[in-house]
Amino acid sequence: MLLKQLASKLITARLNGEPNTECLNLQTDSRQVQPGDLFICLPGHTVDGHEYAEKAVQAGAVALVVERLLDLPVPQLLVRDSRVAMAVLADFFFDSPSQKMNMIGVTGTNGKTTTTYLIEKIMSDYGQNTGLIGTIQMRYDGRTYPMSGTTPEALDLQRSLNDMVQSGTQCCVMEVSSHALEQGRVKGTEFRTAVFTNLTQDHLDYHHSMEEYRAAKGLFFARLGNGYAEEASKRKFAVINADDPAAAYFISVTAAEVITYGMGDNADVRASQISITSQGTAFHVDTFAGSTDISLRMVGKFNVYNAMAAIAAALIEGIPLEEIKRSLETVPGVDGRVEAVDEGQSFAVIVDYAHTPDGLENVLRTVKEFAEGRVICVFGCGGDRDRTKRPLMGKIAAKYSDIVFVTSDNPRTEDPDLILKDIEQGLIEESVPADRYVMIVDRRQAIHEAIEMASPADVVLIAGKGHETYQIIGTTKTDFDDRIVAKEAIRGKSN
Ligand SMILES: CC(=O)N[C@H]1[C@@H](OP(=O)(O)OP(=O)(O)OC[C@H]2O[C@@H](n3ccc(=O)[nH]c3=O)[C@H](O)[C@@H]2O)O[C@H](CO)[C@@H](O)[C@@H]1O[C@H](C)C(=O)N[C@@H](C)C(=O)N[C@H](CCC(=O)O)C(=O)O
Ligand SMILES: Nc1ncnc2c1ncn2[C@@H]1O[C@H](COP(=O)(O)OP(=O)(O)OP(=O)(O)O)[C@@H](O)[C@H]1O
Ligand SMILES: N[C@H](CCC[C@H](N)C(=O)O)C(=O)O
Ligand SMILES: [Mg+2]
Repeated sequence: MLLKQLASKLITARLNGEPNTECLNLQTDSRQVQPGDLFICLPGHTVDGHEYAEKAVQAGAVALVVERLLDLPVPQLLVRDSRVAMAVLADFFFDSPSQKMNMIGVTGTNGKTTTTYLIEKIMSDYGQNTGLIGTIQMRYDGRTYPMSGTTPEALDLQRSLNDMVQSGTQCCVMEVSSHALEQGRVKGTEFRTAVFTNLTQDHLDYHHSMEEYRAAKGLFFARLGNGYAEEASKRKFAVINADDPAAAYFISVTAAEVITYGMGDNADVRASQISITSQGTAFHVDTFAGSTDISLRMVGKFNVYNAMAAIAAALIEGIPLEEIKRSLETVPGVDGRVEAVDEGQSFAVIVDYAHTPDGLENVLRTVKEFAEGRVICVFGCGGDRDRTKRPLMGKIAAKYSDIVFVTSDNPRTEDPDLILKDIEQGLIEESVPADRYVMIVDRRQAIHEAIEMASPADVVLIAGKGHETYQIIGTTKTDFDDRIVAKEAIRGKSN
């Protein structure tokens, strides 16, 4: 594609240099540049991409997108905001792939991965070639790709969406994180449906306050578009959890048609008669398209919310409620979400991805509901992330568990001992006696000791890492899987 064609997408951009420069591809990382690439200089959080432009040119970049002109011998497209430019140019370069698929996005503090899995299952059972993008993986057309985060950068996203289109994908369901919204990673992506799960504390290191965090999520609904467009395929839908205090805000900022779900009488999709066992969760659901009873193989009241969100998104697609029910009832669960580790032992071991105060409270409440013995909780908090959630999670663990093992969960570049101490603050505030909690920096040792002390009918909950297969200490990532370590510990248990 010619540089002038790309430039034409940005009315205020100034093109310095040869307009007919042929750009073979777009790139934001100098280390990945191939001859013929257009290199986009992003001012990052740690380094400034403009500093790497020279390296990019040496590697064969034929033109640059910049926020300030550089003294380099290649054409440059001067823009106000290169992140925004990247999103716009990537959408254009890859021929607006999101407009060729039915895009369903899910945002919220907790439940995004779970909800996207449920929607993917319903859509594909109904015969739609469906792609999925989120925390655990990206998958479509029978292929899976690992993910380094939840929502890809705009350039990677548009490239992947284009590949989905090329391989015949009709529907794409993806997680949209608040970081992604704040950084414009989904700018240029046209969604048909935006789903909101819930808003509780997380990421205050990045968003500073709950208001800012809510505003970041609000961008998704504000940018969604017209819910009442003449052409049916252009109509936009906002699926909102009516039981969440932030619901009114999201409803107020969107021009899309709103469909609510919740336990209250006024929700468009309403669940009632909920019964939870250690094997699953049953509920009755009333919707604008009929009523039915559903038995999930997934445990926890919060999964009723995730299921309702998926039901609403699927009803928008015109999928009959009975088909939705059939799909939901066959979902075995999501990798690392309330996942039982079963080596035939006399006590339960559950691995879960709860890494926020609300997530931990939800999963502990659920566990407590069916635990016949004690609840033993092993958890930690990520380093270089929201510090203020640590004592809150300590309090919650103390409140709902009989024994707490405080340990490491990706300490990253922070001192692991200090992270544990931040968590301990919450246990101290909750006046937990010293014999009811143990602080062990080494996660493997913590899991081994928790399982060693388990008696028949106890439940050991190992929270925070779920599907993760690594532990990040400093900047080194080493193999670590809670499920494998738990199995090891069960097999080696002395009693
Ligand atoms: C805070 C944040 O979101 N940071 C993201 C951001 O990094 P950054 O701004 O620090 O980038 P940088 O390292 O300063 O680099 C700036 C530019 O210089 C370029 N560069 C850099 C070095 C070099 O040699 N050559 C070069 O060209 C880089 O390619 C980049 O274009 O851009 C990077 C490249 O796309 C991302 O990998 C990185 O995510 C980091 C790793 C991250 O941890 N992000 C988390 C917080 C995140 O986004 N999480 C959410 C999930 C949250 C949830 O689940 O709720 C997510 O959606 O993943
Ligand atoms: N609807 C919900 N409400 C509250 N907690 C939930 C909900 N769904 C799941 N959880 C809890 O949160 C954890 C994470 O769930 P899930 O991975 O689906 O969320 P996510 O929003 O994708 O998280 P992330 O932001 O890390 O990608 C689960 O392991 C469970 O403990
Ligand atoms: N998406 C979340 C994942 C947290 C998982 C936990 N294991 C950690 O590393 O803190 C985040 O980036 O905050
Ligand atoms: Mg997720």
